[in-house]
Amino acid sequence: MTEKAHIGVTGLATMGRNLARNFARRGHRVAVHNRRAERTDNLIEHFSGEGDFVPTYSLSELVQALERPRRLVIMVKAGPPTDEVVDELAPLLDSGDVLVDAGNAHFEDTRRRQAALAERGLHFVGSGVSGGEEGALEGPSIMPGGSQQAYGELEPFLSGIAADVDGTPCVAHIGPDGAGHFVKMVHNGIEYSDMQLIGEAYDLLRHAVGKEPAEIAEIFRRWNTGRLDSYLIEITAEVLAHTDAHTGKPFVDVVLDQAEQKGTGRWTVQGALELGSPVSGIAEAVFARSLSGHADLREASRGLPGPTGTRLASTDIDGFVDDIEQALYASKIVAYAQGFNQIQAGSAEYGWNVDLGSVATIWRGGCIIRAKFLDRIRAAYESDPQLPTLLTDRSFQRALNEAQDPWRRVVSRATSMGIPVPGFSTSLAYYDALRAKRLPAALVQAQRDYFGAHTYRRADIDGVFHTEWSDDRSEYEV
Ligand SMILES: NC(=O)C1=CN([C@@H]2O[C@H](COP(=O)(O)OP(=O)(O)OC[C@H]3O[C@@H](n4cnc5c(N)ncnc54)[C@H](OP(=O)(O)O)[C@@H]3O)[C@@H](O)[C@H]2O)C=CC1
Ligand SMILES: O=C(CO)[C@H](O)[C@H](O)COP(=O)(O)O
Repeated sequence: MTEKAHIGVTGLATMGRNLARNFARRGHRVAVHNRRAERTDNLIEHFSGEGDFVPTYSLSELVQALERPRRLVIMVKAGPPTDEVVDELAPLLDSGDVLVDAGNAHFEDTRRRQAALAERGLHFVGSGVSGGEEGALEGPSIMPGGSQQAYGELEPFLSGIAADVDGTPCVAHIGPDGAGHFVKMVHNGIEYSDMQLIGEAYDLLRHAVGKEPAEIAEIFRRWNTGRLDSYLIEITAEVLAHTDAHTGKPFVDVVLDQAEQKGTGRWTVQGALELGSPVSGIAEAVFARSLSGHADLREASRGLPGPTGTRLASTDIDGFVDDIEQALYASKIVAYAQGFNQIQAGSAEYGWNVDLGSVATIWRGGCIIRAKFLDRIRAAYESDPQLPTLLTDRSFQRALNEAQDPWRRVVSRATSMGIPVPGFSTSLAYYDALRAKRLPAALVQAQRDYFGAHTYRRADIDGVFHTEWSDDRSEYEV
């Protein structure tokens, strides 16, 4: 009888193929399957030398190839394709088997699938995986949800293939049912925000300061040696330094300026709206992508008047470049603060008990938002797991204090020059709103009571009140 495989992977496109190779490189015998056989054959043809693969050509053959309890990873397109695969697999599996969906599923889908499969005695683990093509092969950040028991079955496999930072694998059990996919969704929301902020920094360096892409690449390289050290800053420098082979122009100038999205950023904002969690930086990043794609609207608006502001004086250039670094760092703190607060809100809503310090720990390596900065976030939550917001952590407070004037100068200079900085400005507005003694929300409440008798609470007396606006304006307690 042939030896059974330790783990299986179905879905051998970019991510699944590399995850399968990663498992095999760690010494596991890996059964592989793809709906279209070409991908399976391709993997075997090109990579069979890397480890012990068992090619299979149907889901039932895949299931038969696995030792029990079976561990089977699904890495196919999220949405209906995942349901199709799960529905076909479920009757083939036995009680105690562990089915992992490592795609970018919506966490509500994961909750539904987990509950349905639990009725059959199957463990369903919705797991976030981040790192793209290279990360899947060399070591991703892995965010598994599902039961603790299922995690116990998977842990030796996942910690082996995950990225490693200072001897700690970038994988941790996030919490029950959809917790893993929820945290991956917020990871992607923060990714959108981070990318938008970097884009705005680039735009200012280009159009306010007047630098060329190759020069801006050098600035990002320098920033990448400091507190902004991160994968996204690193790849930004690489992109900006790249020249288009066809035209000899900077590569960034030949790419159509319409950013696309697969949907996880939008889900983050939709989820935040449901939870009442203000993730304004992520929302602006999603809308900025959507605005960029409205070619007709942009074309129709191109001739609209703008400000008369001019470029910076040459003597102000170096100082302004430093200001942009400060604004970028401060806005990045806000983006992460908002994302972590959303995780806190989701965790409370669904009873997941997510450990925020652990999330920061596993995001330090492997994933798209990996950054030196996450070490600070980990330390912040380790020293105070109940921290209301990262903004009040002592070390971030110091950075925000230092950034005050530069951050405001950047937003004001961008505004006066007509350069859109929705990420920088919404982060600053969020920061100012949180620290404000009084907000105009008081006036909004009064307006609501005026037109709709929606009532209000007073700052000085307990209770709920209404004023007779259309009568004698007397106030009574509701
Ligand atoms: N690409 C990335 O950087 C990242 C992707 N992800 C997520 O990982 C998952 C896989 O991503 P990626 O590798 O890019 O591949 P794709 O999202 O492009 O999905 C392609 C894979 O899905 C399979 N598939 C599609 N429809 C079906 C179906 N109805 N039944 C069975 N199989 C189906 C395809 O099979 P076939 O070859 O037969 O068409 C192929 O194996 C996705 O959920 C994605 O969101 C997560 C992190 C990063
Ligand atoms: O999950 C990922 C990284 O962790 C993907 O790279 C992400 O889905 C890309 O998203 P989009 O296409 O919406 O920019």
